[in-house]
Amino acid sequence: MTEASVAVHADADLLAQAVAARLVVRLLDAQAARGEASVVLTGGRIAAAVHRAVTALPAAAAVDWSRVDVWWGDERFLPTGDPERNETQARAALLDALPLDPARIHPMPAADAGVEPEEAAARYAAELARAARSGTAELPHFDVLMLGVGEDGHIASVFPEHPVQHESRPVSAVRDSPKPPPIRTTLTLPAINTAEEVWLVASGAGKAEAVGMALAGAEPAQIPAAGVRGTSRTLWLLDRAAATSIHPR
Ligand SMILES: O=C(O)[C@H](O)[C@@H](O)[C@H](O)[C@H](O)COP(=O)(O)O
Repeated sequence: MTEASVAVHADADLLAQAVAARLVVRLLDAQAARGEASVVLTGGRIAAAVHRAVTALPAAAAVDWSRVDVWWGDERFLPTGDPERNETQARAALLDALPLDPARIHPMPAADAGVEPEEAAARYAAELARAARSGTAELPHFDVLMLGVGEDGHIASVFPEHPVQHESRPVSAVRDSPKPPPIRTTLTLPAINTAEEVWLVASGAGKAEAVGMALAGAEPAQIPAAGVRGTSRTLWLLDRAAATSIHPR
């Protein structure tokens, strides 16, 4: 397992700017190495701030956006276009402003697709498998996967003490989510942990305890954020308020 590293920024705005700059560089590096890049987005307030910050960066124009695959780590199971969907937020704040290839934007199915969330999860797993390079792999390569962190330590829609924690398939439906809306779909921990780099982004004093516990090695069943690792890098990106409960081990 890779050791996690931590970067702390003065406030939420600087955090979002710094994550946006890192993201642009990460995508440029991936494209330099393999001609294309992939990113896994998340939902929530800090993600929205990062999305807005990317579009304001002049260096974002250096990315060949037509060769970037966009995936989601989780989705709120709501109809297409619902303002609470992570997809809707990401499109409005980021994707609509970039010259992306629509075929490389991979939203999780919406609630108006006419299927139950379990089938929606299976469909997303099939889409991921189709994008995988090798015929046997379940998942494509993820250059960077970003996660927000809940006050209870959840990441994506993997919640503490929830059955989704034990799911070994790459994508799962989630019912009874403690954070609204109650029905969601999510990448599971084993799928998240295939990403080359995993970035956990957290802002505000409300996150401090969960961040501190995760970095102190809490049980993932209790603090799911403690159970995520990138294959080459795990990076915690925090503002000062979210970093106040980190104690040296
Ligand atoms: O769909 C969602 O709600 C998320 O993907 C969720 O995991 C989110 O990232 C965290 O709850 C942090 O959200 P905030 O940044 O708004 O606190």
